[in-house]
Amino acid sequence: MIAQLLNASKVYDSPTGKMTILDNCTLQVNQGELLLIIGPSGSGKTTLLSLLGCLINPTKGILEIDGKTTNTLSAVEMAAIRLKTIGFVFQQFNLLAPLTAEGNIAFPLKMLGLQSSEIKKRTTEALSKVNMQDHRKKLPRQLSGGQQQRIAIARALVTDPKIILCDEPTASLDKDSIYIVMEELKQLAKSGKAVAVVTHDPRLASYADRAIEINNGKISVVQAASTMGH
Ligand SMILES: Nc1ncnc2c1ncn2[C@@H]1O[C@H](COP(=O)(O)OP(=O)(O)OP(=O)(O)O)[C@@H](O)[C@H]1O
Repeated sequence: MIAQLLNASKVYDSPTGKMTILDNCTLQVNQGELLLIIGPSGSGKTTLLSLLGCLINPTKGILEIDGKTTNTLSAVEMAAIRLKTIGFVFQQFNLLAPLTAEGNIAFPLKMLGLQSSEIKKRTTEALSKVNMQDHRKKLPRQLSGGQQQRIAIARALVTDPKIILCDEPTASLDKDSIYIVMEELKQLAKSGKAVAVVTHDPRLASYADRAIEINNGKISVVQAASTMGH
């Protein structure tokens, strides 16, 4: 287990009073597993991902990432955990427009202050993991949506994070690209990463090891590991 919520709640203030988005939830996230998170719009999927991504803390209960309880950490300490332990993939890819594909992948390594020879080596490895070596010199606008998402996945994995969190990673993609991107995420899980994917798309269940649903603040297991397709 690499991350867990223990009896955790998330409450937001709204103009109409307090809104409990997650209500006393317990969840374990495991390495080597692709976890699908589904639920209706506004149910709290992104909130759950933000907790697992160490972007926010629970209002009540415990969040543990890589053996550390995050509740009392400072913003700087939270940021350090994110940089070291977590990779993020978003619906809109969020690539930096002026940078080439390889420049985007190298970016987090530069933030970590690695030497340029190490950056080059890791960037090349990440490009080949997502089969995008031939496109490394292109700018994001010269790539298709599926190709941009593969670069975003390479950027997420280049720091060798233990957890990869994906918020609707296939929502902007066509059918063929959905297949390629999900196969890549599945391979990452097989290689030992914990991969969590938030989605509206029930077809993605076939790629998952486990699926949970958020509804009315509660997490329920929709399909357990043993009953799902691999
Ligand atoms: N920082 C915040 N402050 C106040 N309310 C928030 C905040 N973040 C999210 N919410 C509210 O919490 C609820 C859950 O939002 P969240 O984005 O987690 O849901 P979601 O399941 O990801 O939705 P969608 O599928 O539409 O993206 C929504 O009603 C949202 O308006």
